[in-house]
Amino acid sequence: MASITAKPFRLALLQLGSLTSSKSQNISVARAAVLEASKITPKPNLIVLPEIWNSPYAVSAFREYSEKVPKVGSKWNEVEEGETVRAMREMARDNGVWLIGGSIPQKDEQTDQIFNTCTVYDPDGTLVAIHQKVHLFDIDIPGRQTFKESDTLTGGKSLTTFDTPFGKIGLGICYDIRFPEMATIAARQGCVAMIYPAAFNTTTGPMHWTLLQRARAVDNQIYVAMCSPARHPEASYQAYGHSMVVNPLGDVLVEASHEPTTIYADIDVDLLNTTRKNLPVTIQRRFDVYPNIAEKFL
Ligand SMILES: O=C(O)CCC(=O)C(=O)O
Repeated sequence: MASITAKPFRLALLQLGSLTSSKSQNISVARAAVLEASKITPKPNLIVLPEIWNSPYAVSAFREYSEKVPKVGSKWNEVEEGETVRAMREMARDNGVWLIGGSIPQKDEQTDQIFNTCTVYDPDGTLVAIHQKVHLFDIDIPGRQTFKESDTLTGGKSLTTFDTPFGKIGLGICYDIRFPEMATIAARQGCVAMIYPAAFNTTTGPMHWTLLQRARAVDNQIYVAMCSPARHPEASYQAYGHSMVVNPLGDVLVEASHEPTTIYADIDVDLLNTTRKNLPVTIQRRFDVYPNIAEKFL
């Protein structure tokens, strides 16, 4: 998989602030930020929203805020869908951009299960990819950070990539970044970048936010980006902020503080391919020595 065919593109990560318990207010905040980012020159090709931006980040809220998400391929006005999905279609179409819609709580009408779901739209507003968070954030660091997504959520069962005119992109959501297999598989499938809508916290953010992105980037010689909400003093869950883009050498290209902001990065495919040429780990893997990692450890 040494070199990758892709074109240079511009990425924008929207570190949304002023998120409240009002879904419609949160949609207005996102709409305004996408519009603003789309006016920048050069215009971003791909805009990213953070994890769970239309609802409070609380297991007790996910069911109430959950929405129906239609199938991949569904187009404008063809299907019944939730107000956030409809709004994201409009944001992509009205601004002529690809949109990774962060994540929202999704209700599966048939099973009544709730997922933490990322949806992606092309510039026509067509829903082109759905990623349901695979690894649920269940941790307990006594006195610091306790969270149990599995109280309300069900984990997704598949990995997600999608094609754009500027290259293939892999998706994960937040805690998914701690499981390196996902990024490695995406890289081996030809992805130029792994993008994770995320909402780390003020305990694990300082410990691992940057390290994990640099690790996934260096191991796989791809771009890695995480898009967080801004910190919100009144929220029950304090997001870390620090939205970031890392290049295939492991350099942090751009990093936000914890305030509301938008950051931009130019994705340079030549740099990715030069990195792989100079440090040819992608063609030096010894699958004869470690043929099937999953089998070894199960
Ligand atoms: O992995 C971490 O430290 C944070 C993960 C997280 O906040 C999440 O998955 O929502």
